[in-house]
Amino acid sequence: MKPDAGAGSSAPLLAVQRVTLRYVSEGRTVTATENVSFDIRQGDRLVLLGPSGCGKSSLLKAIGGYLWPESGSIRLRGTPVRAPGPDRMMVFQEFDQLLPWKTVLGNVVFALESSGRWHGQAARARAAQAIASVKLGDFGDAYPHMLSGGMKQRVAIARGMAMEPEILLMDEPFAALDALTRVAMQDELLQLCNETRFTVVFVTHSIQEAIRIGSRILLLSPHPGRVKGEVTSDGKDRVHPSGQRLSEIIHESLFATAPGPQEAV
Ligand SMILES: Nc1ncnc2c1ncn2[C@@H]1O[C@H](COP(=O)(O)OP(=O)(O)OP(=O)(O)O)[C@@H](O)[C@H]1O
Repeated sequence: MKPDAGAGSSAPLLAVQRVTLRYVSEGRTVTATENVSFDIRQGDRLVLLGPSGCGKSSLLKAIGGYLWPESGSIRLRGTPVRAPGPDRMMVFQEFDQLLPWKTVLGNVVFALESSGRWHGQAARARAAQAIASVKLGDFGDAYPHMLSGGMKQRVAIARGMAMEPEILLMDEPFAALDALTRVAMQDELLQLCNETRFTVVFVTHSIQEAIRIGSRILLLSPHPGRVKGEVTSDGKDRVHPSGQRLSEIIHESLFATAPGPQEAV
């Protein structure tokens, strides 16, 4: 992560402007998002929150460069996103993101060497450091099938971070974990974010997870996804002066027909 990115400057790291995403297949058109706009700054933990089918994953794929907007634009440091790149690493929900024939260390080294930015001993040292940072320092020689689902997710996060992306894109990365592991992983991610100040876009449909993980929470309407509002979070489901908890404000906004909070509360 480049330390100067966005910090102290007025230009956003990522600018999503009036993005409409559509899928067309066999004569059928599905609108995933409509006119969605938001900015991301260095160090933001932006959560995309909304009901199933509102286009959260599609937005993440578009930021990743895997899906092109039908209209609108996505710019990273002012440059249009047109393809995937090592500046935007994705972590998915699935546990099978790792190469099964490579060790934990080998998986991370492979990604680093494939990027062409690190080789040999430099790649190995960097990979070992990233693996240690997700508390898997003793598992560098283990193969993916020897790890739990949570451990595999940690390797995927370590691999993503080791690549030093501008933004880490996380698509419900903890959804398939049991409740206790999920909370532990959320804590770990937050600790890593505090240590490294990396920028995250995190997709979830859990209000509680959004409040814990996000510094900003973008609220999307049901299908097709439009921005209903945005709230800020300090990690706690705090009570607002209105007497409502943040989770209640979010819930009402997501499911109300009226526009949600446009100002950060
Ligand atoms: N490859 C695809 N082809 C056609 N339609 C798709 C495709 N992927 C997604 N869609 C449709 O686009 C809409 C948004 O899907 P998307 O997966 O982005 O939503 P989501 O908010 O991430 O949902 P969930 O929380 O259930 O994962 C849905 O109506 C979905 O059916």
